[in-house]
Amino acid sequence: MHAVGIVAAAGSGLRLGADLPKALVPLAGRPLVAWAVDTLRAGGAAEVVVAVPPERRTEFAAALPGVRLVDGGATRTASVRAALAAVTGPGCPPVDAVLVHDAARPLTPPDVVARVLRALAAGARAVVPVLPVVDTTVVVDGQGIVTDAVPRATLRRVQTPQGFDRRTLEDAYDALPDGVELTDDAAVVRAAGVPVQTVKGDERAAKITVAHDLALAELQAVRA
Ligand SMILES: Nc1ccn([C@@H]2O[C@H](COP(=O)(O)OP(=O)(O)OP(=O)(O)O)[C@@H](O)[C@H]2O)c(=O)n1
Ligand SMILES: C[C@](O)(CO)[C@H](O)COP(=O)(O)O
Repeated sequence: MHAVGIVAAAGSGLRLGADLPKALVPLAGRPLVAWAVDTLRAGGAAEVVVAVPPERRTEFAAALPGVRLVDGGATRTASVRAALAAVTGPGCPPVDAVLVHDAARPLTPPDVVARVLRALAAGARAVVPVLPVVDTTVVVDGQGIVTDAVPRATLRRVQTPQGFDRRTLEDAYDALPDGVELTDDAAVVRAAGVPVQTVKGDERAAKITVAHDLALAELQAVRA
C-alpha cells in the first residue's frame, strides 16, 4: 500500500506558551515536528508533507532538510486541507492511503502507524488509534456543579496518526463546507457518513498541549 503522511504543524501553541511555534519547540534537542516526521517514515509512510505557519517557513525548512513543506492555514482543518491538496492533487503520484499526524504527538511509536496501516490494508476506509478513558467523567453546569456522570465504558480518547483511504479523505474534505472547523480528520469523514474504525493507541502518543506535557515527554525521551 502506497501511503503518504501529512504532519499538521502550523499551530502556534498558545497553551504551551513557548516563544516559538509549538512544532519547533525542542524535545531532547530536536524539534517536535522532526520527531513526528520520523514516526511516520518509520511506520511506513513513503513520503511526508508538513503543513507549517507560512511566516515561519525558513525555520521549518532548516529543521526539516529535504522535507516538503506547504503553507498551513488558520485552523487545523485548513492546514490539513492544504496539505491534502498538495499530496493528492493533479500531477501527484498515485497514493492509496493518507496518514494525518500531529506534530504535537512527537513520541508516537511507529507501531501505532503500522497498526493503522494494517487496518487500512484490511479494507477499512478510516482508522483512528484510541485509548480508554480512565477517569470518572462528569457533566457540570454553569456554576461548576456536577449534574451527571457519563458512563465511560464506550468512551475513547482519540489520537493520531489517523489513516484514510485517499479517495475517502479527499471526498470528505471536498464535501465539508468552507468555514466548518472540526477537531480531527476522522470527524471530517464521519460528517460524510463514513464509518471510522478504531485500533489500539499508545500512551506515548500523548499530545503536548501544556508545559507539563512537554516536561513529561522530556523524561520519556531520555528513557527511550
Ligand atoms: N492552524 C493550525 C492549528 C493547529 N495545527 C496543528 O494541529 C495539531 C494539534 O493542535 P494543537 O495541539 O491544539 O496545537 P495548537 O493549535 O498549536 O495549540 P494551541 O491551541 O494551544 O494554540 C498541532 O500539531 C498543530 O500544529 C495546524 O496544523 N494548523
Ligand atoms: C487531532 C487530535 O489530536 C486528536 O486527538 C485533536 O483533536 C486535536 O485537538 P485540538 O485541540 O483541536 O487541536
